[in-house]
Amino acid sequence: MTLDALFATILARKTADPTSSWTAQLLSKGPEKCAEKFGEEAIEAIIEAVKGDSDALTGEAADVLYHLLVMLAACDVDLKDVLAELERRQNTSGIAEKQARSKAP
Ligand SMILES: N=c1c2ncn([C@@H]3O[C@H](COP(=O)(O)OP(=O)(O)OP(=O)(O)O)[C@@H](O)[C@H]3O)c2ncn1[C@@H]1O[C@H](COP(=O)(O)O)[C@@H](O)[C@H]1O
Repeated sequence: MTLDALFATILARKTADPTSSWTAQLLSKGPEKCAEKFGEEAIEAIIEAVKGDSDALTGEAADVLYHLLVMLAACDVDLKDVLAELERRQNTSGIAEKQARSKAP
């Protein structure tokens, strides 16, 4: 499944019955709850990364991506805009970008 397809499913859940869908249930609790869940999943992924458990990290990383998309949907941020921002950054090295920022007035 691509991120685009998963995001489309999540957007469709904004108007779905919360009793039939975990995503609809989470979205119905508002952006703050969605952000909290994203934070919890990120911490679970950090723990597996530090432990060096690749299989567990793979599962947690999937949870992080799913909950990131739910948080974006809850905040009315389009995945397309996030991907466009990544594309804009594609030819700029992180080091060069950081140096340019530290020189800015
Ligand atoms: N990718 C996911 C996905 N990843 C995780 N989850 C759910 O997220 C929930 C996380 O809740 P919890 O924090 O309680 O789970 P946990 O972290 O294991 O809990 P603890 O044991 O740590 O307390 C679980 O119910 C998972 O099933 C997901 N739910 C849905 N999707 C996708 O979203 C689609 C739509 O799902 P529904 O909206 O439920 O139809 C699905 O077809 C999937 O493609």
